[in-house]
Amino acid sequence: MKTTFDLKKPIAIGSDHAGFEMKEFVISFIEGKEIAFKDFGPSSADSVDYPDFAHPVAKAVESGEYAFGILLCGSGNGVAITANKHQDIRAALCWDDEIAALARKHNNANILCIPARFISEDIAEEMVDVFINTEFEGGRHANRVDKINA
Ligand SMILES: O=C(CO)[C@H](O)[C@H](O)[C@H](O)COP(=O)(O)O
Repeated sequence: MKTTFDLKKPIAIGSDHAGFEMKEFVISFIEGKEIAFKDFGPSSADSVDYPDFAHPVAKAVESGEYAFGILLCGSGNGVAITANKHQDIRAALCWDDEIAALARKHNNANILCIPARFISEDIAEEMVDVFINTEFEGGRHANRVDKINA
């Protein structure tokens, strides 16, 4: 099992309308770090259905062509529930940097789900940074992660 993200691959990012503005903010943060990404949409804040964006991001991450994923909706739950339907996806709903770090250290999460209507841009930026830079600890946590798909 990989313990770090391969940032030679792009990040897959998507949202619904409720997450659109924060998606644009997160993209500008990622661009500033010169990390490659693909925006799976939407391209405006018009009302959409989050599964139409969460499934493509989850499939992209599952394919191995992307380093990891970031999904945003109002509460973060819609995109997390959708992404976790995919076999090799561990999508973690996070609301602060400590939860984001634990999602990596203990759960080897490969999609960060952001509740755009409930957190500030500063927290979103911090969580993305922590998610990128925190390694999976393996050990006892690897046994548990292995059992998720058993
Ligand atoms: O799926 C969600 C709730 O679990 C997301 O937060 C959506 O963004 C939210 O439901 C969208 O709500 P809206 O009233 O259609 O803007």
